[in-house]
Amino acid sequence: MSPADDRRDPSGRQRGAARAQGRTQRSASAPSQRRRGSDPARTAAYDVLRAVDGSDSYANLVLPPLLRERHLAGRDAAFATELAYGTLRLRGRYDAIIALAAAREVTTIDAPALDVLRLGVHQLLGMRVPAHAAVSETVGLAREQLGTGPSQFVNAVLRTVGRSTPEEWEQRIAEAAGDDELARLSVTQSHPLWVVRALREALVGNGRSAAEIGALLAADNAAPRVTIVARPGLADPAEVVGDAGEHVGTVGSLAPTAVILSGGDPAALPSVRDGRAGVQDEGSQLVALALTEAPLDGPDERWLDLCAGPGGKAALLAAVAGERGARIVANELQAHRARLVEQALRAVPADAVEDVRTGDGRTVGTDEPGAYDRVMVDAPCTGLGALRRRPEARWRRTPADLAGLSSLQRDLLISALRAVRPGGVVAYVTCSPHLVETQLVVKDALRSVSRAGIETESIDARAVVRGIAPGGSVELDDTRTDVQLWPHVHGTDAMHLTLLRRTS
Ligand SMILES: C[S@@+](CC[C@H](N)C(=O)[O-])C[C@H]1O[C@@H](n2cnc3c(N)ncnc32)[C@H](O)[C@@H]1O
Repeated sequence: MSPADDRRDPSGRQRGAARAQGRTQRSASAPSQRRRGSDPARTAAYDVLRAVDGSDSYANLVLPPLLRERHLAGRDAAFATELAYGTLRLRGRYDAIIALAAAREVTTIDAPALDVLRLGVHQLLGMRVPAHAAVSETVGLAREQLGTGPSQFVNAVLRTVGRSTPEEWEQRIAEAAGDDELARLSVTQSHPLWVVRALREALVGNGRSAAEIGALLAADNAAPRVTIVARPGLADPAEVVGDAGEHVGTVGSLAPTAVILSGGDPAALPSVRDGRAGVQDEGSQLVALALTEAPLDGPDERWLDLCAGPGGKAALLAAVAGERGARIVANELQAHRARLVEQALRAVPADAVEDVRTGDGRTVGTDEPGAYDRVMVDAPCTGLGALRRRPEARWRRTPADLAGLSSLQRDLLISALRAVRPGGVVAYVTCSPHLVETQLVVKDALRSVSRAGIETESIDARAVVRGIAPGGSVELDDTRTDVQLWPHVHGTDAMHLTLLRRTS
């Protein structure tokens, strides 16, 4: 975002902030009393970082209500959002820079001061905020939040950081990381080393070149585009484009339901407000549509979304089901997320939704064997394919999460393969490309159900996906029948899709 706009001056400081907060009378005071408070957008970003670091909160849950509460909108909200999310994504890179500039380990710096420093470094190196403003505004924030001593430390470190360009810092932190290429990428591209290794393995395991790892990591560090789904039969992509106004909308190249906006608040669109459209990554739209288009044998009437919360895919599936005279059951483990599914389905015709249930998807296969024609398993996963969208996720996840998740994923897929009737289809989907959560889970589940007499055949998901994409051309691995999307190739989250047809 550019700070040089109508509400922010070239320093990235909010114009008229003092007036908006009733502080204009200070201009009549003596110069020493005229010191302004810190910029509300920067304070909001700081509060988000503290909530994420200090109370394990999720930035995308903390920030929106905080912006509303503090009446930050438009460019101010965009500035606070970019500052908070960009700082969280690039935390690893910035910590390496801070360690060199402060000549001490970041673990020896108090957490609140470290958060202020990270915000300052992002303004200096990651946003187009002029150096003098980035330093003085951030030092002001430090003084207000932490006191004079810490603000002097922040001042000294940020002045050192501001004396070199982003490229010079990148070179220095790369050199400090040693000779190993992945260790260097881990620091310069701000991903934990185990994530870098896993993503590199996933590229290779999906027929891509290991050399793409740098581009993939860089794509994870960019803010995702705002993408809308126009739910079939409820909204038309052309209507969403028309409503987008100054936030020019373009139709997606992968999913015919997708509209990509140049910015703005999607919640302001009439079709989003009334549930005929919604915010949804284009890759998520594509994999949901792929389940609806996968060829099956026999009737096509009863669909199941096994892990439906918060309901993005369920709403798209239900909209398509409504057009075809089919109906959907949406199942979700957590009651509060099942309520979000109901909310997401509010615009879908009632006869397309058989039920929204709270329950453990692992038991559906034994409770209702062979009861469904199409089943979606959008399994809980590490989210390593959606790091752009969840700025702090890469720092929260650990390799230890994989064991529990992959056994849950396998049990959910087994349940789905029992719940689908012979001739029906199952989509196994994750927003992670990790091989342990994708290819290995599918292999394990197929081996297990085969022992119980359930056989399947692979559906060529590439052909299904290409049949859906408006231009028909999607760059995909030619050696596999499953589909792996990538942020640096497709501009989507790294969604995995396996399509299976039950044969007995
Ligand atoms: C990746 S999310 C699904 C996203 C959803 N399909 C959408 O597009 O909005 C996975 C969901 O599975 C739910 N879940 C976790 N364990 C489950 C289980 N044993 N049975 C059913 N749902 C489960 C989680 O609560 C979470 O809502």
